[in-house]
Amino acid sequence: MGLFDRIFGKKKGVELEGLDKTLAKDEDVKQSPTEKESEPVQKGTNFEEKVEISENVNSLLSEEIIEKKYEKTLEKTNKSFGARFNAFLANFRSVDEAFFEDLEETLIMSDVGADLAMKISEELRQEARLVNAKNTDQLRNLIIEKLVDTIDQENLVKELKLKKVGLSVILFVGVNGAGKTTTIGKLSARFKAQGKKVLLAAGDTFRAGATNQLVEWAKRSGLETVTGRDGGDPASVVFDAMQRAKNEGFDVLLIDTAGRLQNKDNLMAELAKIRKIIQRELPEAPHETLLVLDASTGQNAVSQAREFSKVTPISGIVLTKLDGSAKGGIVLSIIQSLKIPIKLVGLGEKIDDLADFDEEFFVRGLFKGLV
Ligand SMILES: Nc1nc2c(ncn2[C@@H]2O[C@H](COP(=O)(O)OP(=O)(O)OP(=O)(O)O)[C@@H](O)[C@H]2O)c(=O)[nH]1
Repeated sequence: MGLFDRIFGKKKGVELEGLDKTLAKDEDVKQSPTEKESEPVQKGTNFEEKVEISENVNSLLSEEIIEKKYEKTLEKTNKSFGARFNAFLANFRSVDEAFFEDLEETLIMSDVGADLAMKISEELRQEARLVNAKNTDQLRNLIIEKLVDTIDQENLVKELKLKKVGLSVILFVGVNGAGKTTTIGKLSARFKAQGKKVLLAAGDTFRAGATNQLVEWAKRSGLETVTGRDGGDPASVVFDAMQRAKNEGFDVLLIDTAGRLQNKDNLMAELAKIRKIIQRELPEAPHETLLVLDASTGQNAVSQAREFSKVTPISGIVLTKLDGSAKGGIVLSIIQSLKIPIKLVGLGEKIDDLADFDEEFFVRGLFKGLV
């Protein structure tokens, strides 16, 4: 069963419960768990069977607030995609070649990527022939169903693979400014709230100020950071951090790195050295290598992912800055073209603005008013 059917049931084209839920007031969305006195809600997943993982708290926030955050975050994408899609459909009465060409263009403009746009319009061309579709209304829902189904990550492990007992190591990679440090700050706060003993490593010794920024985030959650000097060898910071994490019984070590993609050879050598040190200290680590991508860069994020995959193995993607961007369509492109799961999404700059990637919330936010 495709994602569309799993979310909306078999009744295609019917206005579905929950889609027109009014957004909570901004203040509600912004309230912290302590203000709301709400407990983090645990999602009903069966991932324990798939991966070795400790109990998962989706976020510092309740599920209801996260759903609202998704909706708010995707407002811009929803508006621009909806307007473009409706304008496209209004342009055509009959289903002809121009219809399919325009569909492809509309999808490309919506950041879903050229390959996927071509694939969808080609499949639709064939299906339209099969059902002998004459007017565009007959195809409207089929297009949306196809788009929704591409967001399916069912065959990918999208939960973080953390050990139930013993040290888990998470390595963060990504270009400068993508949001690595911020994501580490947010995720470490979540782990702390789960009762884990968390250590950070400031492996970005390249950018002056990067270490301080990480230390500041750590302080906010009462956590410690292993640091080196600016311009020093990041591998030695990682070695110190691994030693300390092992000797002092930490549960999770999160390692920040520099993101010099423009100097690929250096980056490759640096990341290889960091991995070697991590593995020498703990052979099965890193348990996750998360690539942080800035959603607002659109298709550029996909190229970055391709480049980074050549430099180091990637186990998951963190897609930041979905809020405020109209380029949410990039999610479809990432899932389809990279086959790397999106594990986390950044929904703002605050400490609790990080959530597990939830396909259903994403779909409901992106296609609000269109299904
Ligand atoms: N709106 C929004 N801003 C974000 C998000 N994640 C990060 N940012 C902002 O993006 C900017 C860059 O984030 P950093 O965490 O410093 O990025 P970085 O990848 O660590 O960059 P370097 O340290 O230069 O390698 C900061 O101003 C963050 O506040 C997000 O999900 N939403």
